[in-house]
Amino acid sequence: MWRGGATAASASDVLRHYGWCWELSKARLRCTAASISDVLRHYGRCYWELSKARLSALVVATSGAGYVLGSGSIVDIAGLCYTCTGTMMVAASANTLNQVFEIKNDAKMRRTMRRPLPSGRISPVHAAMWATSVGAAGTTLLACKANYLAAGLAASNLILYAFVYTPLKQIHHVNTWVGAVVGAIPPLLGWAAAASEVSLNSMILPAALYFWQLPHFMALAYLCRDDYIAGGYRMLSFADPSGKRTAWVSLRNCLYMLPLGLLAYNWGLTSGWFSFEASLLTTGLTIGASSFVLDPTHKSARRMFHGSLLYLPALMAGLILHRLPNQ
Ligand SMILES: CC(C)=CCC/C(C)=C/CC/C(C)=C/COP(=O)(O)OP(=O)(O)O
Repeated sequence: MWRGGATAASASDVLRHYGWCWELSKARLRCTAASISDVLRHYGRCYWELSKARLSALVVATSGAGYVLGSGSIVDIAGLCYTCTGTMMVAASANTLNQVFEIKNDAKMRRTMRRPLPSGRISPVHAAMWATSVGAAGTTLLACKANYLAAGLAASNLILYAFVYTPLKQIHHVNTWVGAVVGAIPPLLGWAAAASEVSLNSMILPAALYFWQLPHFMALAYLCRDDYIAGGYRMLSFADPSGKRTAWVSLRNCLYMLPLGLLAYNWGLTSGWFSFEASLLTTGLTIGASSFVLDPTHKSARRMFHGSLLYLPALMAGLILHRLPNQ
């Protein structure tokens, strides 16, 4: 009896012991899973911010629009997806490199001081490794699934943005014009991916993007003038406290956009409806830029900036809607 009782007691001790061990391992596993998911969430967020995901999404939209415009009557959806993914990856890489090179400057600006690098949430080496791997993967994807022309344009644009535009920001205000070229290349890249060549009518959207960026970035440079000066950046607004020159540059580039709608029609890229819509949109933006010239204040700059944000998606939608398939 006694022996049997002892055996039963120790068996239940053993069971209890292993029960505890099991609970402990489950708790440990839960802890490990929680810390893995915390780490993944942390770095996922850092990669997202380093890639300037919203800006990259806009870049992808312009590249996708270029792809559709450069396609024949049937748009190859798989090709479009590969092109957008490749563009997104190379743009993410370019944006990360831009931040790796600007850690000290970004730390001095209110607008950028909370970014992952100046706030110390990720190391520069880690960010550089992310930029290298995502950039190489995106270029390879474009080379394999689109063509070498598209891959070459993406890689050259990355170099122009990270190694020419980025250092130039601290040297001379001509940087904004170089940056406008960078922003104009993605639709050309999209067209090249679809058509395997670039032609005169492939230039309409890149030209629109080039001219559009000047009022857009001039308004931003004027509104964030003090922040840019604190960060050590030489925007045009730095040498132009009255805002007069900044406003004139904006107006001049709006005027350059006026003939683009008509050219798109003349070159057989779109129907006449697009010329009409583009003229209306550009006139609206030109009126915004004119009031910035007449009254260079934060209020008029902000109005022009918001107008530019509406202008681009509306123009691209019009181009796609009224496009005539590339022969
Ligand atoms: C395919 C490929 C490589 C595309 C790249 C497209 C790209 C990165 C466009 C951005 C253009 C531009 C001038 C942004 C402003 O940068 P900023 O340095 O003035 O911005 P910040 O002050 O917010 O850092």
